[in-house]
Amino acid sequence: MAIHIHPAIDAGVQPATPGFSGGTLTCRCATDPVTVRIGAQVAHNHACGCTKCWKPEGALFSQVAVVARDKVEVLTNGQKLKIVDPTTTIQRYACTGCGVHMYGRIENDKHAFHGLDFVHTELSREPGWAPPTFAAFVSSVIESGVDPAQMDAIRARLSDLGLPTYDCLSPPLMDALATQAAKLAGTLYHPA
Ligand SMILES: N[C@@H](CCC(=O)N[C@@H](CSCO)C(=O)NCC(=O)O)C(=O)O
Ligand SMILES: [Zn+2]
Ligand SMILES: [Zn+2]
Repeated sequence: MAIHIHPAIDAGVQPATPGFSGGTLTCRCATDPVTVRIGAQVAHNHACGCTKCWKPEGALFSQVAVVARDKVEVLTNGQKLKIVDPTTTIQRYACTGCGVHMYGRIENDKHAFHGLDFVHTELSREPGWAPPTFAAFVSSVIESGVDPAQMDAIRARLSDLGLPTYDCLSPPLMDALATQAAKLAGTLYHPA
């Protein structure tokens, strides 16, 4: 059985273009599309298997990256955007016409990733975006109905594509979350 990770990943990923400084995301509406300008290169691009991130039709994974929120600007038809679930940490702004998520934002200023928005670079026609470098929340695809017996094959395919697999986020992102948790708890290491 063919494993469709994501249309922008299945054929292998391209390296980022040095000096690339952003592009415009466009939703899938045939008329009056929502467009969002991203004014910088993204970071921590990854394949995400969680149930919350937007995935194109037939894809097992989302492709999602972060960029500073002050580099994200809705250009057109912002009135079509609605937060999918206001109770989640990442508030995902989806187009009510086509369902595509245009950006996800964290409003909790105590969160380690506050100030970063989550975006799907495949919604842009510009080449040069930083490619995904890992796969996150891999086991979570089971929550979307994937047969648990397929997990070895899915992890093997991700490894073939050069994406290390994690059932949470990558080590640097998990370290950032833990560092913030330690700061808030007053337990952050500092040398005597
Ligand atoms: N098993 C759950 C996991 C959902 C989850 O925690 N997703 C992560 C990664 S999203 C981008 O990498 C997360 O940080 N979510 C916060 C949020 O969604 O607000 C599931 O699959 O639903
Ligand atoms: Zn749309
Ligand atoms: Zn996700």
